[in-house]
Amino acid sequence: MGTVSVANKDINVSLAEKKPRVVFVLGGPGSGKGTQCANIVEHFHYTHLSAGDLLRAEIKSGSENGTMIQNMIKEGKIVPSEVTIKLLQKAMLESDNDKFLIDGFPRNEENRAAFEAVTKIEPEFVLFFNCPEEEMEKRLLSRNQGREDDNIETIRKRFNVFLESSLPVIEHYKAKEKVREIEAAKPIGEVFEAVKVVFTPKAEKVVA
Ligand SMILES: Nc1ncnc2c1ncn2[C@@H]1O[C@H](COP(=O)(O)OP(=O)(O)O)[C@@H](O)[C@H]1O
Ligand SMILES: Nc1ccn([C@@H]2O[C@H](COP(=O)(O)OP(=O)(O)O)[C@@H](O)[C@H]2O)c(=O)n1
Ligand SMILES: [Mg+2]
Repeated sequence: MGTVSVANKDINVSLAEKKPRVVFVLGGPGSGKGTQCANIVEHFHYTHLSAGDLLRAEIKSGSENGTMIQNMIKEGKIVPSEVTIKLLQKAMLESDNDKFLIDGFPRNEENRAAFEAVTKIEPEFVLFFNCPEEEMEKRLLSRNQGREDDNIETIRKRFNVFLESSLPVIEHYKAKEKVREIEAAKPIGEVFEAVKVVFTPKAEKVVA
């Protein structure tokens, strides 16, 4: 159960039985997805799955896909869905939790359509951190996590990929009224106040 060796079909059967509740967390590079996910985990007991973190762990593990993933990340390109979806499925199956924040996925239409087709999971909603490029650039250049893609050349490529490939995914979910948009160019605490409103059940919001 939940091991890497089980066939794909079995992974999907087990995942369907688990009926995970999923929130997609989207926004440009440096918009604060990871930072706010950490706050959400603490307050609302979700499990945080960052697609980028899972891909970076895959490189470190010495997997056969490692070199390909590393090259794609350095160029700011989006890794083929098959690879990322397998990592997300495995992480959801191995977790005891049934509530997940999927951060940085789906990043293009291929990601979105493949995840839907393979897992049959529809997100409860999509949390979208809207932030001006100028602010995101400033944050990424001072992130200091030693990431190979936090240099100005790759950052520009990531911004282009975001505009061309990721914004259409957000538009897709807007048309389904699933997007909860947050103004992200504010201090971390203020952004989290807006996030809390989204995650607090409606009945609790009317407490005087
Ligand atoms: N609201 C904010 N104001 C200022 N800096 C922020 C804010 N949110 C995050 N940061 C910082 O900006 C950088 C990018 O944040 P991160 O959460 O990693 O973004 P993302 O996952 O969307 O790329 C980090 O160094 C983080 O500490
Ligand atoms: N769904 C995804 C998510 C990330 N990635 C790759 O991983 C890189 C870093 O993603 P990330 O989510 O950690 O980056 P941030 O938005 O947090 O800065 C992306 O630029 C892509 O190269 C991907 O290929 N597919
Ligand atoms: Mg991140």
